[in-house]
Amino acid sequence: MKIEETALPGVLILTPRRFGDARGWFSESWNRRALQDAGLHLPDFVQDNHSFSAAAGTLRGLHYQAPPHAQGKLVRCGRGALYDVAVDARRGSAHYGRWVGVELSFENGRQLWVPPGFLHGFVTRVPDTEIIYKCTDFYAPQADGAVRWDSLGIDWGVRDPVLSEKDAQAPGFDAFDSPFEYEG
Ligand SMILES: Cc1cn([C@H]2C[C@H](O)[C@@H](COP(=O)(O)OP(=O)(O)O[C@H]3O[C@@H](C)C(=O)[C@@H](O)[C@H]3O)O2)c(=O)[nH]c1=O
Repeated sequence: MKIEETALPGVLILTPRRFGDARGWFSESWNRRALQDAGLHLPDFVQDNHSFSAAAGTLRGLHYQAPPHAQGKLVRCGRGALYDVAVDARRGSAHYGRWVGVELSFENGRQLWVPPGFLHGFVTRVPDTEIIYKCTDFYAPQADGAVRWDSLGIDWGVRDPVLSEKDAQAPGFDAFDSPFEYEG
């Protein structure tokens, strides 16, 4: 398991080992003990999500769940390729409003740890892309929120993405009343 820091403290890239042979490869996509042995103690996960996007340039985000239902997410790409983005939305954080983006693909096997208090979104790079992510809290539709994808200057690499109605109508980051506080 390779663990790398990103430009945004708290957001991490995890790359599990792949054991290749004549059939293909095998990988432990999640192993709590291996992460603990590496000094990384993530919160418990209670829900796994899996979504499929048919078209390249499908953008889902930027999403969050407000406390007490805030979610940390461990994200990976099951098929295809995507650009995954985390935004620090914790009031009082030295990095408030800053974002980091990482290419996740079936090929590179990378995973992105997006802690609670961060907005999350992604855009698909190729057709027929699957994303799979573990969440530290359950879906709570009443706490669900979105920030407009193009309000933070993120370079998504796409001009006119495929969006849900909810995401197309989301408020910009300037109008976003963040429910998250930096807790150190
Ligand atoms: C997120 C979610 C959605 N749903 C339902 C609600 C709705 O009818 C349908 C589609 O929901 P959405 O349009 O919100 O799906 P989507 O736009 O894929 O939302 C997801 O985007 C990424 C970026 C995230 O980080 C996730 O937390 C989540 O917000 O699925 C659940 O039943 N459970 C869930 O956990």
